[in-house]
Amino acid sequence: MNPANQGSTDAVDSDVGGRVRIFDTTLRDGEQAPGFSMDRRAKLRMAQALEELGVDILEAGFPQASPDDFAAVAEIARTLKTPTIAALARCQAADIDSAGRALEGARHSRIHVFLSTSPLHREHKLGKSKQEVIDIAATAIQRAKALAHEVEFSAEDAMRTEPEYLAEIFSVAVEAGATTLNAPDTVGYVTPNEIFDMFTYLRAHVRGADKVTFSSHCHDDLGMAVANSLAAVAAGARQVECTINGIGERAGNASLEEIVMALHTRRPLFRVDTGIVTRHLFPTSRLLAEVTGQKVPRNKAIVGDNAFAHESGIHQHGMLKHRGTYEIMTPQDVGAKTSLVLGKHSGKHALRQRLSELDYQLDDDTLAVVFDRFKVLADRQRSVTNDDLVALMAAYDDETQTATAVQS
Ligand SMILES: CC(=O)SCCNC(=O)CCNC(=O)[C@H](O)C(C)(C)COP(=O)(O)OP(=O)(O)OC[C@H]1O[C@@H](n2cnc3c(N)ncnc32)[C@H](O)[C@@H]1OP(=O)(O)O
Ligand SMILES: CC(C)C(=O)C(=O)O
Repeated sequence: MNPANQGSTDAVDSDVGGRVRIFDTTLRDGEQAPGFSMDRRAKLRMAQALEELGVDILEAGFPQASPDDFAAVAEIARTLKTPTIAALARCQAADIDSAGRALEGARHSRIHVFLSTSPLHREHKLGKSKQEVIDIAATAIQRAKALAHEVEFSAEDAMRTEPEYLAEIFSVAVEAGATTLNAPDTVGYVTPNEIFDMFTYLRAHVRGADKVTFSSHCHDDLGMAVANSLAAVAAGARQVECTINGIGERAGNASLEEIVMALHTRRPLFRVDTGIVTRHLFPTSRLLAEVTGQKVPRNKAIVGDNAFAHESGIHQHGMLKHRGTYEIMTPQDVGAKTSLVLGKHSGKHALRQRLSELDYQLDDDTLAVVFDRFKVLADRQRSVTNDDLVALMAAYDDETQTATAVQS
């Protein structure tokens, strides 16, 4: 059943359920984006935070890319205890051997080999026939199997690949020893309906499908990476590849925090769990911003400064009565805080509440006068702080006392 046709509280599919594994690729695909490179020390700090966050698989890097990336993967592999540590490799012996060496110290290791399967990539990038691509993948998977606890195979540009051919190469990958089959939307091209159909097709046609985990890896070129990942889950994918703050090639990867909180907040719809400790989402997002020097946009879902901030009077009034009026999850769930920001869109209810927190109890007439002055101030500046309010009240008190003194 296609999720696009669902009522909001219906279950997605009768055979869904269980646990979705979160494969974090912040330190590999995430850092491939211009401006997001991380050195070995930054990667280790992030890896430790991702372990606390509870990711199941942590892709630490691409060891063949550079000596520092090799060292980062090796150090993360030696240091971390809980997640499976993955390293990326092309279907080339040198890449696979280098990934195997970097992962030697890991408690649980995974070599992630990838090869393009779409007609465009086969012809223009690799210059290989369909059968040659299948043979190269099988040889690479067999080599990787001897060097790590498990092997994942990714069919690069899977979503623009002929479904029958994709099912065939995945079937050969299973025979060669891959236990995770990743069908990436490498260029962020598909829609939720299409990816749902592709995963449904693959689960029905790959030989040995019941023995392996299907994985999604979506890019955000058309802004659909999270929606597409969720559609893949609805179609039975049980691993989702994603990154903190949605960083990654071009417009980015699917955002980890958005996928996790969508599955969590809409659990009756998806009926799956993750192992993510959600209250670590906000601090992990901020750590990434710190180590990369790239700020999180204010309006970013889940972790942006505005994700739980309310400035509009009508919303603030609702929030003061019942937070569910304008928040679908609690900020505490993700390790953030609600803030009622005072600005030109705020109303008397929020102003009275803030003044009372600052120990000013005003009758309605006084509040009306102070409110008019507050609006004039708010028109001049973006937001009105507690210090601004204290100054405004002091000026108001001075004026009223002077007026009283003059009268007497
Ligand atoms: C969809 C993705 O995100 S894939 C991951 C992309 N990430 C990166 O590329 C980051 C790290 N990359 C690097 O540091 C470098 O590209 C390296 C070290 C891996 C390779 O560098 P170079 O050897 O100079 O090759 P270069 O990057 O210029 O070209 C890619 C080569 O890999 C080949 N190739 C590409 N993908 C694959 C693959 N999955 N399996 C085997 N070969 C591949 C290309 O055909 C090309 O081969 P050629 O040199 O024989 O023409
Ligand atoms: C290597 C693969 C998984 C990838 O990053 C992509 O296809 O986007």
